[in-house]
Amino acid sequence: MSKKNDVPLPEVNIGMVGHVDHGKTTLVAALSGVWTDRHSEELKRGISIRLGYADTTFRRCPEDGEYTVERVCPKHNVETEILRTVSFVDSPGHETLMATMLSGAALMDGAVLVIAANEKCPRPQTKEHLMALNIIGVDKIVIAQNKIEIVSKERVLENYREIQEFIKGTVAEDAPIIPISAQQRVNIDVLIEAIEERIPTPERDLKSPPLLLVARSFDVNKPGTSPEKLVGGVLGGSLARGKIRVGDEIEVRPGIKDDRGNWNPVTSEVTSIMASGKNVEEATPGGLVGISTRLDPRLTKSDALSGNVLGHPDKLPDTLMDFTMEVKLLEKVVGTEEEIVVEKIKMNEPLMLSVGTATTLGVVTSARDDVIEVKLKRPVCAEEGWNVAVSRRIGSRWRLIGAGTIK
Ligand SMILES: Nc1nc2c(ncn2[C@@H]2O[C@H](COP(=O)(O)OP(=O)(O)OP(=O)(O)O)[C@@H](O)[C@H]2O)c(=O)[nH]1
Repeated sequence: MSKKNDVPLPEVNIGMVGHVDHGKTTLVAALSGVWTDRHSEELKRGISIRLGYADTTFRRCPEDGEYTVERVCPKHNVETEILRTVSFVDSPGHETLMATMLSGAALMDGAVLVIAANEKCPRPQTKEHLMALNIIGVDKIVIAQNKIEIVSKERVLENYREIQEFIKGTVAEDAPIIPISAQQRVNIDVLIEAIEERIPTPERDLKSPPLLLVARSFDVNKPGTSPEKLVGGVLGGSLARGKIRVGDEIEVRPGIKDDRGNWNPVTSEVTSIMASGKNVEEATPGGLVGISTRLDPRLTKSDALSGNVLGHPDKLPDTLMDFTMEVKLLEKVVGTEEEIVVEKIKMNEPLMLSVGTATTLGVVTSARDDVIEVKLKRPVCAEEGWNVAVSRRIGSRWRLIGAGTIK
């Protein structure tokens, strides 16, 4: 695995999506050497719960042009050439964790849809994750057909045809399907090649004021640290545009709720920036960064500020307590085994809305055809034109039912 000190910083965020247990985390580990989600609760339940992040540098052997993540080609014993560094956003595949997946999707420039060959395709979250990518506007997709070493060749081919059938007419229609074994590291070179071809680094807007979508927030102090030694709150996320520098004054919106129920932005200063395990002076779009601030760490602990946006004071989008959106409903609910028809959105109906990395509950205050007004329980900071993933409570779960655009 490549060492981190002399490789470029990540320039693109690649999502790892798909049904639970199909091998997303194992594939991120095969590509980066990092197990993204092995903290106690996840180990106990055996599934990913939070978003995981890991970086890796794609390289090529100068002798045979083979793609690799190794610094030295094991076959030719020569130093490999650096192509680019990418950040993986590893999403949880369990059906109860769609809100987390959607918040991760807001950061993705492209995605690898992992589909296990030993199960019939499509499984419910294979469909729901692909639909989510479509709604959020992620259309650069590579399919990894995983676990091929535990099934017969016939089954690999049959499953391959199931995948081809499934992606017809979807946003992944032209996506390459790469048979792999994440666990045995089979065909990883071909997968990297497909990612390199399929998921280019997008053009970045570096001139506009910065807008960082906050996906995690932390109190990094050990319990019992004395007040004078406390380190300020840390916010993790990815820049959608612009640059953030150490020393910048920043604002975080919507911020926090006061005793009277009003939401107030919080302001602070950037004290340091971590990207790819390194301290940097400046963060740019592409890759996940950790922004250390002078904020009271109690405000940032346990992801309390995830779903906020961070930028320069007075240069962020408005905080919205309600908004109007144009909604396109799906025909059927895709995230369940049994696909039921999606009924029209009704007045007073509660909806779960995913906007950027934020998840909020909205109550419908007006429903005219495809134009829906919602009043939010918790405000979001967003702009006209942003995509909204709309979910409805069906049985005991929130299910994706449509795509909205803020008007
Ligand atoms: N045989 C085989 N098992 C695999 C392969 N890839 C992953 N697995 C196994 O499949 C199980 C699930 O793998 P994970 O990587 O945790 O799956 P995941 O998609 O990240 O799961 P969630 O994040 O919880 O949705 C683990 O027991 C892995 O060891 C593979 O290529 N072959």
